[in-house]
Amino acid sequence: MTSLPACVITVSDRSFAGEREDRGGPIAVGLLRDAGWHCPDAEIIPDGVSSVSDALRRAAARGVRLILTTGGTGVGPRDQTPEGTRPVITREVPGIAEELRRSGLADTPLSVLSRGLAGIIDPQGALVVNLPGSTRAVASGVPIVLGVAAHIIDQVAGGDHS
Ligand SMILES: Nc1ncnc2c1ncn2[C@@H]1O[C@H](COP(=O)(O)OP(=O)(O)OP(=O)(O)O)[C@@H](O)[C@H]1O
Ligand SMILES: Nc1nc2c(c(=O)[nH]1)N[C@H]1C(S)=C(S)[C@@H](COP(=O)(O)O)O[C@H]1N2
Repeated sequence: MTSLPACVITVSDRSFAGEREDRGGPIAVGLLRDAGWHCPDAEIIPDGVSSVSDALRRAAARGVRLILTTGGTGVGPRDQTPEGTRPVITREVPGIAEELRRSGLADTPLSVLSRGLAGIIDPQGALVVNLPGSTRAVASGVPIVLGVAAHIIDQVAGGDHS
């Protein structure tokens, strides 16, 4: 069990506009809390490079050590979550994203369409993982992240390790 701060950022034009209930974000928040992480309700932001970059930078600046995004990883023109994540992470951890795509094949062959990234934001030592937007992807992806997150965060510099 950990008691570190985490957060969930739902990236969705439609949920941001109030046109579709965000169902993926609350699932991720619930799984994080069940595992002992301190996690506020999901923040909903619109798709877009600066929208995502700004939200990630804000979270890292306030000391969040595990940042999960959900949505905007596909190949649609508004799916820019990876482009917003790449300039913020200082070291990629590609194996996490690879495992999310591999394990997602049990849900759908479209799992390979997700371009999600995972990586570390230095010097704060925050781990960022992009999850797809679907509720199934969130429900199956968060446990995979939780299997490695505390270990990674313990290894990297930054934050308070108590
Ligand atoms: N926040 C969410 N809550 C519930 N389901 C979601 C969410 N985001 C995406 N999905 C589901 O995942 C599928 C694929 O998502 P897609 O990339 O098409 O996002 P989207 O529907 O274009 O979202 P938006 O237009 O708001 O960015 C959607 O058809 C929807 O069923
Ligand atoms: N585990 C899992 N991964 C998944 C899916 C899923 O249902 N389960 N959906 C896929 C689909 S349909 C798309 S389009 C991509 C990108 O989704 P996003 O744009 O909502 O991030 O994630 C894929 N990854």
